[in-house]
Amino acid sequence: MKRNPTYLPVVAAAIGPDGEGRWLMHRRPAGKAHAGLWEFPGGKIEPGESPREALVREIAEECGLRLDPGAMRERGFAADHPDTRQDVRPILLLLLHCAVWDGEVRSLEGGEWRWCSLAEISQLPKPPLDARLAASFSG
Ligand SMILES: Nc1nc2c([nH]c(=O)n2[C@H]2C[C@H](O)[C@@H](COP(=O)(O)OP(=O)(O)OP(=O)(O)O)O2)c(=O)[nH]1
Repeated sequence: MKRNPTYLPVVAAAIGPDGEGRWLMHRRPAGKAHAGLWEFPGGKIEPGESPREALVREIAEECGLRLDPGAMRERGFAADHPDTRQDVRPILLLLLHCAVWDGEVRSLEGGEWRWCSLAEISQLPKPPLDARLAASFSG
């Protein structure tokens, strides 16, 4: 069986809770993989970056928020099994909780942004790895 064991590292943020107990979710724009589905925002970790550095960069690029890397905590991961994705590179998605941020959300690279309760997050249609992370995320 042919396998590609080299995972693509991706990092995502559970940003919150805000003053109303909500968390920031991003709806992936048309034309991208998993378009229309709601994800914990983030993106690919570039060579030489730590997950925290990648998250600070991605969130600033995508919505203008400035995250405090000192207020981030690891909250788990989800990975594609290589056997199920033999044609493309499997994904390793890391989730970090970000409790401190600065600025207001603006949609800088497309997609929709929404502050959601945990109950709302559980109802949103999500990509598979985000769905698994959301199922075990309790704030
Ligand atoms: N968040 C998330 N991403 C997933 C899942 N499954 C899966 O193949 N991916 C892919 C989609 C993207 O190629 C990559 C996430 O990186 P990204 O958020 O920077 O993707 P993007 O399409 O916005 O970036 P780009 O390729 O245009 O640079 O992981 C999943 O379950 N959740």
